[in-house]
Amino acid sequence: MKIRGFETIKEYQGKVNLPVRATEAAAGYDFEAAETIVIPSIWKQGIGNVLKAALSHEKLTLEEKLLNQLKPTLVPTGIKAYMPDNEYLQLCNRSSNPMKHFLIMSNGVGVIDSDYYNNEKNEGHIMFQFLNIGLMDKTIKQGERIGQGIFLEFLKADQDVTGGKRVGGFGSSGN
Ligand SMILES: O=c1ccn([C@H]2C[C@H](O)[C@@H](COP(=O)(O)OP(=O)(O)OP(=O)(O)O)O2)c(=O)[nH]1
Ligand SMILES: [Mg+2]
Repeated sequence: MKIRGFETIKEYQGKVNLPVRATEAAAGYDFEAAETIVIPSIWKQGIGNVLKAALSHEKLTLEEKLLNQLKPTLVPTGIKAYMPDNEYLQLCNRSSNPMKHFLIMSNGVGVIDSDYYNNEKNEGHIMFQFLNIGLMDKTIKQGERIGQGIFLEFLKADQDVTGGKRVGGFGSSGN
């Protein structure tokens, strides 16, 4: 019987490992990067963008030119997760990521809702979003462990109201 677990996204069949817990008592399932990807240093990205904006001839204010220039990088995992509808999967950073690689999760923790699984937009593809606060760009290699996912239960309020069915992720339910 299926209760909660992981499956591979179609596009990544045969290319990624399902998450595993590193030790017998580990709470988190470790996720690997599905692709080799560069997380640019925010400082290099920032200074580069200030220079680009200063030198560009577009008729915009500097503020407009700089808007949306520092973006977190989405790291694909090639994994989707299914679970009962009173549970979610909490994505957390690895403790070693900031210390060794200056990588922080830009959203603090990630919340993977049960209705994200197999959604029509991206099949429920789980992504980690990172900012690199180090001075150098960081390359994450395919197969490198990037973060962990913990299954948790949540409670509902007496005044529980919902907006209906999920169609995607990352802002799909509106502003
Ligand atoms: O780090 C994350 C955070 C979220 N998600 C996916 C799963 C989650 O179910 C969906 C929506 O996340 P959330 O509700 O936190 O973001 P939102 O900005 O409110 O988007 P939406 O409007 O789609 O709910 O995006 C990830 O893959 N990684
Ligand atoms: Mg949401």
